Amino acid sequence: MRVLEDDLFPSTPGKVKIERATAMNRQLHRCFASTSTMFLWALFLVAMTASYLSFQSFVDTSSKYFAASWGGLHWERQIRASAAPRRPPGSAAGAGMSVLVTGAAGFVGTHCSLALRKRGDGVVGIDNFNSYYDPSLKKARRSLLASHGVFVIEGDINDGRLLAKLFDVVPFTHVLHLAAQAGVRYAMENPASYVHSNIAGLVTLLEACKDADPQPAIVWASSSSVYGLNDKVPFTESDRTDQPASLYAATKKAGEEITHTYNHIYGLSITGLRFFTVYGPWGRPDMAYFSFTRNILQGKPITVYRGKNHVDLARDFTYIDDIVKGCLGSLDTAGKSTGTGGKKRGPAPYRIFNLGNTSPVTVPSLVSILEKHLRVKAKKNVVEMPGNGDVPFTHANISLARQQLGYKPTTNLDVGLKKFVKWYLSYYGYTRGSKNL
Ligand SMILES: O=C(O)[C@H]1O[C@H](OP(=O)(O)OP(=O)(O)OC[C@H]2O[C@@H](n3ccc(=O)[nH]c3=O)[C@H](O)[C@@H]2O)[C@H](O)[C@@H](O)[C@H]1O
Repeated sequence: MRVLEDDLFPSTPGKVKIERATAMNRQLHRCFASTSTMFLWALFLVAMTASYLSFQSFVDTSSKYFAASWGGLHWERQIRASAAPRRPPGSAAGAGMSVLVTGAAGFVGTHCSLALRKRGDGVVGIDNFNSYYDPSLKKARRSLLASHGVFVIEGDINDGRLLAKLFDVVPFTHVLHLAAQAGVRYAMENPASYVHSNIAGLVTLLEACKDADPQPAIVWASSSSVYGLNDKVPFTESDRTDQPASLYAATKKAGEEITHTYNHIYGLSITGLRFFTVYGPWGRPDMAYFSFTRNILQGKPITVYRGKNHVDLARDFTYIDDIVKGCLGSLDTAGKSTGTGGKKRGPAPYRIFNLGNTSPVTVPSLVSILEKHLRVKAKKNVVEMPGNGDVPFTHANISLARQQLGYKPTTNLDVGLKKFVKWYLSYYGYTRGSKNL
């Protein structure tokens, strides 16, 4: 109480010196006492923080170490076994290739890896299992691949150390580069993911390929979207591709330019494939045919975009098995890369092909075919196409691929969707009337 009074009511003159001195002593004492307490507390907090941080960094390092899905002797053995070609000696098709497939747990990656493995080529997959769409589907694809002896590493193509290690362990003859951020309209929501995978990831991969000895030949997925606002039909490889309508298209177009520089400077053999709206079993849930199927079965409405003046949108939908043939044909005909030690030793092939079906179908027709195979009527909301990067139609001229790769699509949309629906129903275990998809 006294202390409080002292503080609140200053001393009268005459008392001031003694009382001030006493008060000062008290204050100094209090101050010293609280400073030393604070000092001790501060010391304690610093010690706690330091030990927390070092513990945290230990946890981080060790969890990285333990969570790392690559490295070690066992891992290397798995890689070598998966990469080893298994064609019978003296086989007419030659000794077999060792192919690194990026995006191996993706839709096209899984189908191509299986096809390569089935004909006796060695395949190692890499995939980052990101959550752009349900990762459990990607994991199921990985299990399918594992059951056929294809090992898929969980890793990112932006990880240069991992790629260098892979080329250290296996002298891959080919890289089938399918890892990418896909989807035309999602580019407005998450532009950075397109730069990360389709630009930065591509460059990291090309760096690893140009440093590898021997250098592999590279076949990679470009896209029909590079034709952008081109309205000359059908789309031919030599048509202009400098008017992309979406960031996705722009990153794929950039990929074509970037791969060209690596071909020019380092002698990497490059084949870019412009895929046209690929569909089929084990497909991508973000694509229209897949999400329409899910919604139709769940009794939910679907949104059907329509172009200007009520013109229907159309796509040159291409069935996965045809695309696989185009990819394998490209790998088989890819000439060798010519560089060693990161230096070009001569000109190497640089090719671009359309892989389409060359018979566009409108989106309402796609819906009708699905209704027929699902035996359920769709609830359609027809709306004008928003300005989100979509193009009104695509139509591939495939003469070049036919001539140079022997590419010849054989599956029309009706047959292809029938196969897709069969897979969908078996995979998701749909029984009519169930809403549990
Ligand atoms: O060829 C490609 O290079 C690209 O093909 C694919 O893109 P797209 O051709 O746009 O396929 P997709 O989304 O199935 O839409 C199909 C149609 O349905 C319309 N569409 C779509 C969604 C919807 O809700 N409603 C609708 O009408 C839509 O307007 C369109 O007309 C790949 O996703 C892409 O990654 C890339 O590989």
